Amino acid sequence: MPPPNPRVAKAFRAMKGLGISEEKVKPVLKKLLKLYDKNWELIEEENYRVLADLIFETEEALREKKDLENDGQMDNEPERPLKRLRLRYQEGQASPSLNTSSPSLDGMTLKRPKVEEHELPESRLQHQSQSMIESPPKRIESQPPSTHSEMHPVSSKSLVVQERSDPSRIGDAGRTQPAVMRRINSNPISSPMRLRDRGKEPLAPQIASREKSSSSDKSSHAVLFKETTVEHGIVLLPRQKKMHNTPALITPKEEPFTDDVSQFEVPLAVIHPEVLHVGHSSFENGPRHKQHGSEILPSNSVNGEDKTDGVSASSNETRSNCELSIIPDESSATLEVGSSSFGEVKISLSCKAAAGSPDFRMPSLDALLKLMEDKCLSSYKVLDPNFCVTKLMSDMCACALELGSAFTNESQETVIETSIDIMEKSGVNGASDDRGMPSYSLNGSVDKPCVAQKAPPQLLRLSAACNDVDDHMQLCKDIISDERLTEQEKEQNGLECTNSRGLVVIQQPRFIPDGIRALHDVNDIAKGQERLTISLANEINSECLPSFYYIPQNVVFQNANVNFSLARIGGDSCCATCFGDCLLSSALCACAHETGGNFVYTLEGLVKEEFLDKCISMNRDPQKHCLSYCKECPLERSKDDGILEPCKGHLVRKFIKECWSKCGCSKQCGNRVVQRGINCNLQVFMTPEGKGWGLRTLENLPKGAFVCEYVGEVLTSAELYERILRIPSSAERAYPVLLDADWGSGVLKDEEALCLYATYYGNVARFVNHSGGGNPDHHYYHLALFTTRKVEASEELTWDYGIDFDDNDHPVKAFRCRCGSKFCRNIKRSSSKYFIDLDTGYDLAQMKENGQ
Ligand SMILES: C[S@@+](CC[C@H](N)C(=O)[O-])C[C@H]1O[C@@H](n2cnc3c(N)ncnc32)[C@H](O)[C@@H]1O
Repeated sequence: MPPPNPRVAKAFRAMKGLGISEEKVKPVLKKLLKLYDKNWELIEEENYRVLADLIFETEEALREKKDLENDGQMDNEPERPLKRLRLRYQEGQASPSLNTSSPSLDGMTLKRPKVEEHELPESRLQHQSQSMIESPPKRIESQPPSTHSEMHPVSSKSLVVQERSDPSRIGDAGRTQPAVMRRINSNPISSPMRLRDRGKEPLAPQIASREKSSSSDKSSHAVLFKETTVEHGIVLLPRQKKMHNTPALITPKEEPFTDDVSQFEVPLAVIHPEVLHVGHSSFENGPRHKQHGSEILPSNSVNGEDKTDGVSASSNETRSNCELSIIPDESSATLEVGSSSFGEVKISLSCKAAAGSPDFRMPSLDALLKLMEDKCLSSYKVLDPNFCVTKLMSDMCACALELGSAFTNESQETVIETSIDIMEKSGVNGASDDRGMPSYSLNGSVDKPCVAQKAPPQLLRLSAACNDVDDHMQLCKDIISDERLTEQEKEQNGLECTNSRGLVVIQQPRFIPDGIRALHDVNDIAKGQERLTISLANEINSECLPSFYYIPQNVVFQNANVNFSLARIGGDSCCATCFGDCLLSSALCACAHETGGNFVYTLEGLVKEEFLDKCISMNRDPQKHCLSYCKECPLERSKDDGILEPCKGHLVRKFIKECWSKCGCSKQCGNRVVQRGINCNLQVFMTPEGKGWGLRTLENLPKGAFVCEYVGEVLTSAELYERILRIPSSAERAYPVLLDADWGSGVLKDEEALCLYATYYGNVARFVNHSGGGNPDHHYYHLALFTTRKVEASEELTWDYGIDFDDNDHPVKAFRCRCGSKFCRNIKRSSSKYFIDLDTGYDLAQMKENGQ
């Protein structure tokens, strides 16, 4: 027997959810297929609404016919040319989309005009189309979608979820589900205010003079920049590339991570711990629901009332059926959630605002989704760049299912489905994470129980910052084809929603913004995301690790313009002909040209001494080396105080270009070090000197050994300023590092002036304490820390933040340096205003020498 057509099976399943047997579905489906020339899309639209309608109508027609026969009064209704309906749809004049007054799939409100047996009840369908025109969903403004960089004030409508009380509406399959009363506060986070809006004195990241920032410390550790154009393991390129013929080389880093690293679990969305605190998030006060390591974002309460508890909330409403409605304040729309005894959940949205508008035409589903996504992405700072409406609906289904399951305590396997055909298969009790929504915070590890809880997090939307869809598609393709992904992961990547802009949603953890809950496993604070475990030790006091999300690779925050395009990188920028291990090859590949015709790494994977010494020297005495000056420094511009001070200069960095995915060489190629990730045993420990947590090595490290990449959120400097103003406490342990390698090149746009911020999202590098002391087109690259001398096991690893301890202009946070170095620049000061030097803080990683 041939396997059943999956579309047929799906249709059967959908109808089964309504209590309609296959037997009844079959003939009607056949008719519809014939009518629609096997155009399944028309049938599948709105979760098979046409099919359901027809079945009901056919049934009713049969019943009526029977009645009439019994009465001997057969009507002579004219035949209805149903093909007209299809043609109308095809012409795009109207489509049988959902609307308030039109029936739901549950069939409860289906109208059943008379039809002759064997007739397709076109009148019904016509009515349906007509009713959509007469009583259409709220018309969506036809304004062009805003760009992601725009910040819009956000709507403050509260959506109230109410249940309807007519159990009969659920149709044959109707069954009482837990009644739930919820309110969804749709207040998103307000757009961050620009400094000029605040009327406050702007704060500027401190810029240490080069003399000041140079360390006189004779420590033998240094940092090198790993300039790459990689994001999430993918090579990123700036808009114009001049990679191959400049001394400051961008290193397009290949999917830069080790075979063991689950790189695609990097979050794309970031929860920020403050916004909820100030009450801007749409998730404010929202309880979270967690199941099997997966967390579901539930709808929220309003006015402090938590009505997400299915049982208690429902009792307030004493509703007995399984439909919920979300009614915005202005009563312009309703959202209905219906479920069946089979666990199917259907969500339908009806808008009334356009009712009566003579011009209204139902938009296509694609257009609708796209506009919605654009609106959300441009209005709310709470969404990830791959946000898509279908997923949102799927999440809603998951919530409904979860609440329902909690109520019924049934652990049946359940299918939930939205009216736009999102299928979500639940695990035990409903929602599960088996579709690639792992819990970021737990990850199966034993969490440290005493993690300090900070203010509740703010949800920030990150932007993929790609220039066009093609780029992103290319990126996604690359991700999916990555051979390090398991089949399941690939499937997940592929299965994750593609939003209407064609952007593939990459597997990502789901964050719950009701408090930082990044609990840390004392045995591995990286929770398996690095090749080696990174343990935690506190032999000094009972302080807990600050809450943050461990991420092994950078994430990009909304406006940061991290352009990437694999497609744009031509053969001249990568060595497609190289093979095996480039270090062993007699012919130098293009990547080596980037570093002056030599590879930077030794066969042992260490940075060559010569290169290292140059870096150390540059960092110690930048004035002697090359500084570049912006015509208009983004840092000054960020101050937004109307006074544009001259640029204080930026160090022209030395870069390493590693081989990457466009290279023909092996992943084991010796010119791939940083991309393999942490390779030495590190430990986060409580420092005895009162510096808080620090990072130490648990093994001896030779000079030039790669320690770790500095990972955090990629922010624009403007965003960084805003955060500092918005969240003063964030400066307490601020971790901003400026990616200013090319800032000296003319006038950089705001979105191109980037920095790394590891306070909320970061890796081990965020614990590296301070001690002692390109290419103009590239404004995004990776930052890597290497040892500048031999380091003994148990030694703390430090770097020079480049703090200008003399600069008291920064009311950000003061700390008294306890590095203990006799060369400490802060040695005579009991307290200096402190801010990690954005200008130089990242170019010098001086690992502290013992005893200094
Ligand atoms: C990048 S974080 C380093 C990790 C930090 N120690 C922690 O516990 O999270 C920077 C913060 O560490 C502390 N810190 C770093 N280096 C220090 C030093 N040499 N002396 C005193 N405090 C230091 C300061 O509070 C600073 O704001």
